[in-house]
Amino acid sequence: MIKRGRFITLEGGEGVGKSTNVAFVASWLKERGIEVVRTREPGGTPRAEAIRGLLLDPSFDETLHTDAELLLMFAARAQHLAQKIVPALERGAWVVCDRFTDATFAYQGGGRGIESGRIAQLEQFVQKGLSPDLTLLLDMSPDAAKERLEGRLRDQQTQRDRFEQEQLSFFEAVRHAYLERATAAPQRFALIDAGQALDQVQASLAQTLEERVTLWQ
Ligand SMILES: Nc1ncnc2c1ncn2[C@@H]1O[C@H](COP(=O)(O)OP(=O)(O)OP(=O)(O)O)[C@@H](O)[C@H]1O
Ligand SMILES: Cc1cn([C@H]2C[C@H](O)[C@@H](COP(=O)(O)O)O2)c(=O)[nH]c1=O
Repeated sequence: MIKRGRFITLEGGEGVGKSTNVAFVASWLKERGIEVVRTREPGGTPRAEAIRGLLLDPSFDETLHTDAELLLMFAARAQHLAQKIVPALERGAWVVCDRFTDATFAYQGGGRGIESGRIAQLEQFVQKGLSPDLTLLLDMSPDAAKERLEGRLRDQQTQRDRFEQEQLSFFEAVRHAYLERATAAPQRFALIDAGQALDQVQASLAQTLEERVTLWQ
């Protein structure tokens, strides 16, 4: 693959503001004349969205095995990469993605306890060396984020999905795994305090983008 565009991901636990700020990052880039493809994981293409449906649906009475969950995440990712992310990067568009493989290390690794070496093997098999250029990690306490999430569920009158039904200890483990990954790769990650008011979060995002995008141009 000849990668001409840049690949930016937003990561973090439930309700920290990823969807809100994916929109902000995409507009910030578009205002600077950059072609942007905005997407999300699991999902982003019709088949990958169908896999998302299986992963998030809380109504099956059979437990989803953790290995099946892991493989479905990567199945959706393989489809998403082939159909959407790689073609966009090859033509020079920038991809802004709500979650990517750091979420697998955090949720399936930190949350479910799958050994990170096994996740890394799938990462290599599916991504063939492709990884984000910049990962914006929106970090805040899961307890505080829960209130935001509950507000959104109330406003949109939607039910909790299969992950949102997990206990606080699961989300503490997810947060810990994200922070470990950010510490291990400081050149790729930017840590954003997502507990701030939205205008402050977006000022931090804009400052990070200003610094990184200038370096790339
Ligand atoms: N900095 C902020 N301060 C207060 N409320 C916020 C802030 N950022 C986002 N919100 C609100 O919190 C709720 C959750 O935000 P959002 O849906 O963007 O989070 P998310 O990380 O994408 O959630 P999920 O992981 O469930 O997809 C929304 O109602 C949003 O308007
Ligand atoms: C990519 C990815 C996602 N997940 C989990 C994390 C969330 O609970 C859901 C996606 O829903 P959201 O609207 O983005 O919050 O999927 C995961 O467990 N592993 C992954 O690799």
